Formats: sequence, C-alpha cells, structure tokens
Amino acid sequence: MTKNKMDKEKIEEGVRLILEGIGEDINREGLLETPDRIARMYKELAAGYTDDAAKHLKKRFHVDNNDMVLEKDIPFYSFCEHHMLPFYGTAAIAYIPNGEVVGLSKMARTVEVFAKRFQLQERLTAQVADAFMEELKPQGVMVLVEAEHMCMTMRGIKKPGTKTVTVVTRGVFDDNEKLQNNFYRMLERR
Ligand SMILES: Nc1nc2c(ncn2[C@@H]2O[C@H](COP(=O)(O)OP(=O)(O)OP(=O)(O)O)[C@@H](O)[C@H]2O)c(=O)[nH]1
Ligand SMILES: [Zn+2]
Repeated sequence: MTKNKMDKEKIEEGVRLILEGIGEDINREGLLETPDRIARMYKELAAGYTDDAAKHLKKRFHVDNNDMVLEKDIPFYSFCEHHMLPFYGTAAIAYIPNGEVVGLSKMARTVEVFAKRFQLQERLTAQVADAFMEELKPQGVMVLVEAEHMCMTMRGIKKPGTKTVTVVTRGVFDDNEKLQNNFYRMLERR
C-alpha cells in the first residue's frame, strides 16, 4: 500500500469542484473552510493508506496453549469505494495460535488499518484475515464483518437496517465445521 503522504491541495481542489458542480457558491461563508476541513478529515478517516498491519502484529507473546482467541464487537467505520459513502459495523477476529499471540489492541488496530480506506466489505474482511496469516502465522484465522452501507440506506435502493455479513476463513478454519461452529457460538455469547 502506498506510503505517500496525502495531497491536501488536491483534495481541497476536488471538494471545490464537487461543490461547484452541484451549483453551490464556494465563496459563501459556511463553505469557505469546507475544502480544508474535508482534507483534514480524510487524513484521519483514510489513515489506513499510510498504516501497515505488519507494524502492529510484529510484537508477539509466547503461549503454552494454542486455544482459540476471539475478539468481537470491534466497531469500525469505512467507506465503500463505489459511492465514497460510509459503511460501518463490527468485526470479529478469531485465531488458533501457533505458540504466539498478539496484544489484544493489535487485533482492533489491524481492523483500523484496512477499514480506513476506500473498500469493499469482502476485501476488508479478507485483508484482515490475510494480515494475521502472513504476520502472526497462526494455525488458522476466521474473520466476520457485519455492516450497514449508507449507499444502500440514504440513496439508491434505500433499505435502512439491511446488514451485510462477510466471513473469511484461513488455515485450520477452512472446511472445519467444528471450529467454525465454535466461533459462531462464542460470537453469540453475551
Ligand atoms: N459487493 C459489494 N458491493 C458493495 C459494497 N459497497 C457497496 N456495494 C454495491 O456496489 C454496487 C455498485 O453498483 P452500480 O450499479 O455500479 O452502482 P449504482 O448504480 O449506484 O447502484 P445502486 O446502489 O443499485 O443504485 C451497488 O450494488 C452497491 O450496493 C461492498 O462492500 N461489497
Ligand atoms: Zn456504495
């Protein structure tokens, strides 16, 4: 992924063009600072382009037992790459260690790295799983993402409340009904 710094001026120019295209007066008081604000906003909301999952997953702790670790209800906000509108929800990551675990916060940080980009929910889900497999090298990983897409709620088909669920398995979770059911059972526990 690109390590380039964001081009703030380009974003500002783009925002001015969209506002002009819509027919707005870009010189009216309320809009004067908007291009600058939006450029600063993207620096935060698209920070994933300059972040790297490997950086967060490289610190490990040894464990004696390779029991499943599950982190669930990890909230995230992302953007759909088709409409540049937010999609948001929660992610759950489970893995079976291979003698090593990562800090719990790093699981949520990995979600952030890939969520803070223009995304497809399917790709976001797979990228989180693949980052775990590549960096931590567990025996397997399973990731579930549940999200609402604003491009389906405030425009287009307009179906608020519709949830999209994407699931990815890697390693020992592949085709392993027992492990997958274990994951789903742990997700349901409140
Ligand atoms: N698979 C997938 N589709 C997505 C995601 N986010 C948005 N979409 C869909 O991307 C599609 C883009 O379809 P297009 O027909 O090119 O665009 P559109 O004319 O704006 O489509 P409508 O939303 O149906 O009005 C839409 O069906 C969106 O619902 C995502 O994360 N994954
Ligand atoms: Zn969309």
